[in-house]
Amino acid sequence: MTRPRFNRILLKLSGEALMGEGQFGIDPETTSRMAREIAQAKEAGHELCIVVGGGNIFRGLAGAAKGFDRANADYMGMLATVMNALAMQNALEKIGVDTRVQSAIPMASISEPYIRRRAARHMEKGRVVIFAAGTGNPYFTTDTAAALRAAEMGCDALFKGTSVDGVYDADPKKQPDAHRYEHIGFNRVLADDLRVMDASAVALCRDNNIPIVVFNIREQGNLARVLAGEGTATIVQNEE
Ligand SMILES: Nc1ncnc2c1ncn2[C@@H]1O[C@H](COP(=O)(O)OP(=O)(O)OP(=O)(O)O)[C@@H](O)[C@H]1O
Ligand SMILES: O=c1ccn([C@@H]2O[C@H](COP(=O)(O)O)[C@@H](O)[C@H]2O)c(=O)[nH]1
Repeated sequence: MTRPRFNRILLKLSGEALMGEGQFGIDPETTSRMAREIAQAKEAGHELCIVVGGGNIFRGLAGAAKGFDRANADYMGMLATVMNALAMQNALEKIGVDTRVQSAIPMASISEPYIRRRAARHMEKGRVVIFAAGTGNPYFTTDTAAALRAAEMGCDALFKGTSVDGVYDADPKKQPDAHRYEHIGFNRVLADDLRVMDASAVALCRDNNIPIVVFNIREQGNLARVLAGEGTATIVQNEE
């Protein structure tokens, strides 16, 4: 089975990938490299919107484990994604890509509030819309925000750019001999509890028939390759 070409895509950018080789925060060189890859994808004719994660700065679950109130910690995590969104906007605009940041938590001085129809209009005008602050609700992750925005924006697919090159039958960082799937059904991912993405995101994509392409964004040039249907990735979709 080959991978189809997807025109309008939602790119979920891992917060952790923005660290580059570091252990925390935002690496400007890595952010610029990703911006160049996004610009290249636009030049190739794809329409893109982006959801950025926050794992390079703060994750709610980790905060809760250290004693923070869970909902408060999640809000802190969402604020982390706003920083990443602004960093990505800066990198994209530096190379001439028109962008808008829309935040699910209104922050009038630095971004637009999330307004679906307005985001759609930006996309029609060729702008890259960067969705910040996840869903705006605690107890969720940016994977679910990505699935939600992909559905709202009528995207053909959700591309999850992360630090592994696909979906495995076990976490490859814990089990080095895990097997990578080329294609896998949504229901199998859920039934086998494969945690490359959270279950709510997978279920939302399944119910709205939005394929998920999981690929390694840390590898230079990979976004272009997977968009062209090449390179290493896993496609998660409804089985025929
Ligand atoms: N079955 C699996 N197949 C592939 N990866 C898996 C699997 N189970 C767990 N993982 C882990 O899922 C991780 C990717 O998801 P994770 O939610 O941690 O990051 P992200 O969403 O890309 O980043 P961030 O939270 O920083 O935005 C991988 O690093 C991998 O170790
Ligand atoms: O809808 C959402 C999205 C995110 N959060 C919090 O933000 C952090 C960072 O997001 P990642 O998806 O882990 O990169 C997440 O750990 C949550 O604490 C949220 O509460 N709601």
